Amino acid sequence: MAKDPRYVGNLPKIGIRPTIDGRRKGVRESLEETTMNMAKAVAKLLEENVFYYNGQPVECVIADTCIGGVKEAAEAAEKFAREGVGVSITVTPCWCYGTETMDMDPHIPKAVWGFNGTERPGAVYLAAVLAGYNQKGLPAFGIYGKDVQDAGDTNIPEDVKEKLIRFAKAGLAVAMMKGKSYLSIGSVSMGIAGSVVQEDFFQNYLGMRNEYVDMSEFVRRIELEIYDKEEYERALKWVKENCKVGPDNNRDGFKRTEEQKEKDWEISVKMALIARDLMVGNKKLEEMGYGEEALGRNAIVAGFQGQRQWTDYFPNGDFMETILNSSFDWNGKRAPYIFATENDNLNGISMLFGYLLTNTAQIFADVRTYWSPEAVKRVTGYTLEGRAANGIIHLINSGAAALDGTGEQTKDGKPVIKPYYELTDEDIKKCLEATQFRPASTEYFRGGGYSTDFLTKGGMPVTISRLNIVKGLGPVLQIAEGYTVDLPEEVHDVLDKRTDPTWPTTWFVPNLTGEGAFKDVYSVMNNWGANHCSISYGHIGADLITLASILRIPVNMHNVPEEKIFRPDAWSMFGTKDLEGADYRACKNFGPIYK
Ligand SMILES: C[C@H](O)[C@@H](O)[C@@H](O)C(=O)CO
Ligand SMILES: [Mn+2]
Repeated sequence: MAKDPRYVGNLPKIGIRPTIDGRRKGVRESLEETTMNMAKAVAKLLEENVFYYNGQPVECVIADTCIGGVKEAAEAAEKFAREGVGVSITVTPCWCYGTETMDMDPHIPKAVWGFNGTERPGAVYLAAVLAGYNQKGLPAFGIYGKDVQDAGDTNIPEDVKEKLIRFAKAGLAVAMMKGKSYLSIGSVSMGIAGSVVQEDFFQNYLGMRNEYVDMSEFVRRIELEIYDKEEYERALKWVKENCKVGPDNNRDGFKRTEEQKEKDWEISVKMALIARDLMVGNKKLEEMGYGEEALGRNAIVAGFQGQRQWTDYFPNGDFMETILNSSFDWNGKRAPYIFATENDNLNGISMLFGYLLTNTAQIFADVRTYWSPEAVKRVTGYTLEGRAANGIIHLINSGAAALDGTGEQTKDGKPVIKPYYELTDEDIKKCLEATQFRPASTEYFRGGGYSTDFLTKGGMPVTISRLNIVKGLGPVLQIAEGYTVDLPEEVHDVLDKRTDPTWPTTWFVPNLTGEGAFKDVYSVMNNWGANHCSISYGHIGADLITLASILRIPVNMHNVPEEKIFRPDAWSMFGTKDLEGADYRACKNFGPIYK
């Protein structure tokens, strides 16, 4: 598989550390094989269940020897550094010496699995070493099975598997974003606070850097033709053949001419190529004499200001944002480029979290309207029913959502969003067929362009999330798991027309718990911290919580069942009854990883 230019260097690996009781002449020797086998079993489990962005199984590196003391701990650390390990998991079936065998690297997310047996107590080591990690301020995840296993049992129990996988995915997400950039194209859109870049957040919490390019760079590259011209011709042809143009909804006198619309397509396609090149570079540009431009900005996520200085004069960025965020384009299927509308970098990071945890495209949306059953009844005469009975939330933005958001991909007959490497030609065809590209509303977008218009299929489990920053508190994450829902066509039409029918709609219903922010649908909307959210396929709230805890970002609202919540052991030292409060206290106490 060709290496994606956005991932400079090797992909981070997972390092496995088998720790052991160092006493020779009997104890250590009797445990060597069992301990190493635990490490191998964990490597196998992860290689079968955790995948990089391109579908490759995660690579695990096992320490060369079991770790009985500090010398072997240092040798393992050296091997891990050489191999590019970004996440560590310590495993043991027995008692070992806590502080002498620990992983001391403060930047590497860490977990310990202590085998729950009683002959040689791995779980006792687990407790001892976690106390050491806590005392030293290096939060680590503790894993030990609910049920006692027999010594020598090589099976990993289901509860342990779930925790190992959840930790590995979140730890890998942390390692994947480290050292990468967020690229702002333009600056702040329409006073949206999320598009103000808070560099300390990126640097201290995510280990990322911030890059900036003025939107005038599009003009320079368009006018001087600094893009791969062969690819451009191919892309434009593909667009003409595959992207259906829908009706122009603009009033007479506000419509763009056919000639302008033709030109809008050309600019829209060029913008997509140029934005991608700005993010990750393009070798073709070097051949054309643009060596500097060929390098890109090492961006794993980007955002485009668009409104208003660009869109008041040039075609909007909707097509560029849609196609970059999708799992395919004129080159066929490929990993999505995470790209935030309105340069809302906080939503961009929410999208990045969802993407790195699932390898699937993310949908950028405004959290636009809560429709109560009463309001729907009043304006349409229809009584909401089924999952929608308690009200619905209209997720919609000005046409920049990933085409995967149509819900037209299927697995076992059900609508899903797949990682790009699982897409079929049929999936791609259906996403395109379900989408119209509508001449942009010129009231908003004076420079025209094309907005993506689709209606997400109902019945998909999804999670919406959003990162917010509060002065004095720092970043906080909010999460709502729920489902997309279908409405009768005529009901959708009435509600959609009240907003802007040229934009993509997702009707969302959160899972209610009857408490707090999840008391009812209204409260979910009412507690949303900003105008945008990222929609991820699947119920990934538990994975987001684990990820947030590694990054020391507290979660201010979620509806994830308590038994799925997995955070570092230290969190319970901040209280065990009020988990939300304990999360805030723990995050504040430890602070960001890269401070
Ligand atoms: C066209 C409008 O300005 C929209 O872009 C606006 O409602 C937003 O999306 C705000 O987030
Ligand atoms: Mn918006």
